[in-house]
Amino acid sequence: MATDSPIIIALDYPSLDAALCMADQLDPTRCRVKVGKELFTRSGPAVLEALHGRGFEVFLDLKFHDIPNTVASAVQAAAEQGVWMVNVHASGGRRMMETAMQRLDQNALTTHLIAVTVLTSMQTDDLAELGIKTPLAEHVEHLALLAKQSGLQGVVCSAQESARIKTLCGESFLKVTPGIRPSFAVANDQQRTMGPNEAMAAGSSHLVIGRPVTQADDPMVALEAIEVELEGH
Ligand SMILES: O=C(O)c1cc(=O)[nH]c(=O)n1[C@@H]1O[C@H](COP(=O)(O)O)[C@@H](O)[C@H]1O
Repeated sequence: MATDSPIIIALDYPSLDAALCMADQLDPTRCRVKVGKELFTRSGPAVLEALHGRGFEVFLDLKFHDIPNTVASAVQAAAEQGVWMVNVHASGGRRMMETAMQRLDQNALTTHLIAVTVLTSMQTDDLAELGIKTPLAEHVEHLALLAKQSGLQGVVCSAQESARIKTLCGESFLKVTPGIRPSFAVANDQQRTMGPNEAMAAGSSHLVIGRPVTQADDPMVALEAIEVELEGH
C-alpha cells in the first residue's frame, strides 16, 4: 500500500510481537515503518512478511558495510524480500555502493538504495576521534555526493544537512532524516536534531521517528500531533 506521508516510524522493539503490536496501531496509508538491527536480528525475515501482509512499505535499516560483493548480495537479499528501501554506510566507499546498485539493476529490483552519511548521534568531536578532521557538515556533503555519483537514490543524514544536500545533489535525491524531535519530545541520544516541520522546510524527503512515537503514552496521539505539526507539507 503506497503512502504519500513522509513519516517513517522506527519499530525499534526487541520482539516480533512487540513490533506488530505497535504496527497494528498504525495505518499503512499514513506512514511507512522501519525495521532495524535489533528487531531483524531477533525476528528475521518473518517481521518483513508480517508487515508487508499488513500493507506497510518497509525500510530495512541494516546499514550494510563490508566488501563490495558481500554488501551487494545482502542488498539483493533484502530487495528480493520486497522491502521498499535498504541502506548501506557511505563510508564503505564508491566501489561498494556502485556494486550494490548494479546488483539491483541487473536483477530489475526497484528497492530504493540509500547511504548513511554521518550518524545523527555524532558531533564534530566524534569524527575528530575517528581521525576525520573535516568539519562535520562538510564531511556529510562529501559522502552525499559520493553516494550520488555511485548511483544511489539518496542518503540518511540529519535534517540540519538537508538544505545543503538538496543544493548539491538535487531535489529528487532522497534525504531520509532521523533525529526528528517534535515539540513534545526529548532528544535522547540524538545530537543533530530538528522538528518535523522545520525538517520538511529544509528539504528532507522523509522523517524517521522512533521513540517520540513508540515510547509515548499513546503512540497514536503522538503520531497525530506530528501530523498536525506537518500540516501544509
Ligand atoms: O539509518 C537510520 O535510520 C539512522 C541513521 C542515523 O544517522 N541516526 C538514526 O537515529 N537512525 C535510526 O533512526 C531511528 C531514530 O529513532 P529515535 O531516535 O527513537 O527517533 C533509530 O532506529 C536509528 O537507528
